[in-house]
Amino acid sequence: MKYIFANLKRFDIPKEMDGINTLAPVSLWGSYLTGQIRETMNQYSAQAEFAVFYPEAYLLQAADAKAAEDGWKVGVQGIYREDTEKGGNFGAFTTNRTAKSVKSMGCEYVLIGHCEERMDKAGVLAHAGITDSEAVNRILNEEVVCAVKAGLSVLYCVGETEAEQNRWQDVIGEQLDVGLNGVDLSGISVAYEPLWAIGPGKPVPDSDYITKIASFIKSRTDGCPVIYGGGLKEENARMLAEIPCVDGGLIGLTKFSGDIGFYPDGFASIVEKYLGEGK
Ligand SMILES: O=C(CO)COP(=O)(O)O
Repeated sequence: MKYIFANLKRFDIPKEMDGINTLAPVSLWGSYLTGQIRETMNQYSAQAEFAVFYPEAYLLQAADAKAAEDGWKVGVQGIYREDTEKGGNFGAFTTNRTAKSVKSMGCEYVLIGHCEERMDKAGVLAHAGITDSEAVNRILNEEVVCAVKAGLSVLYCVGETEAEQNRWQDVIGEQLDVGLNGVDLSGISVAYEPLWAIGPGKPVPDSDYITKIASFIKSRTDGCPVIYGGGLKEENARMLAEIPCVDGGLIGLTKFSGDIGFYPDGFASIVEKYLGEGK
């Protein structure tokens, strides 16, 4: 069984607001996109587990557009490190979304520790003149604990920057050891996303490089599924799918040049190639 994930980032922001959304008005974007990709996910549901990570504003639309018989899962892009508790906090979480809040909206998966989330947390610390990757990983660990407690499956992201390539074991080792400390790993998958491979115009690591890191991740996590993300596209989907210790792919953009974006037909082509139907 493979895993295919899509991270829709903030691909909803309209072009006139400097984003890349040309697909649908914001008020309909979540329903429209879901309607356009659910066929593909249902078609391949015997070969792969699918989840789509939406911005919070679209979770209800996505859950609504998902039919009862659909096997794919609605995911959210991140959660807060605390939650409501009986006799404790009843929901005083202004600005933050908790694991239980998204679970109650029909969400089943959460992406934790995406490099864009890591950069945000590191940026807050930097305001205080602090560089502390371990603190970032400790906060992410609190989020993972909340997710597991609320019954969400977790896709936990790790990866090194270009500058960290020569000490990738330390960087990814800390991300795994601290971020997943004390967590029951049965509901956890790990996404390996080298930061230098994400987005348009970036090189994608070859199969040996990914094998080296994916094997390290598996050995450090008792064999959690490892998902590759960063520049996954139609042209390299077969190569990436054939790496034995990689269990799936995480898709961001589907078109990396010209009118870049996430397009339903591009998603279908990547899935088809990845799962071996369109060799
Ligand atoms: O960050 C990613 C998915 O979370 C990868 O993005 P791209 O596929 O656009 O490189």
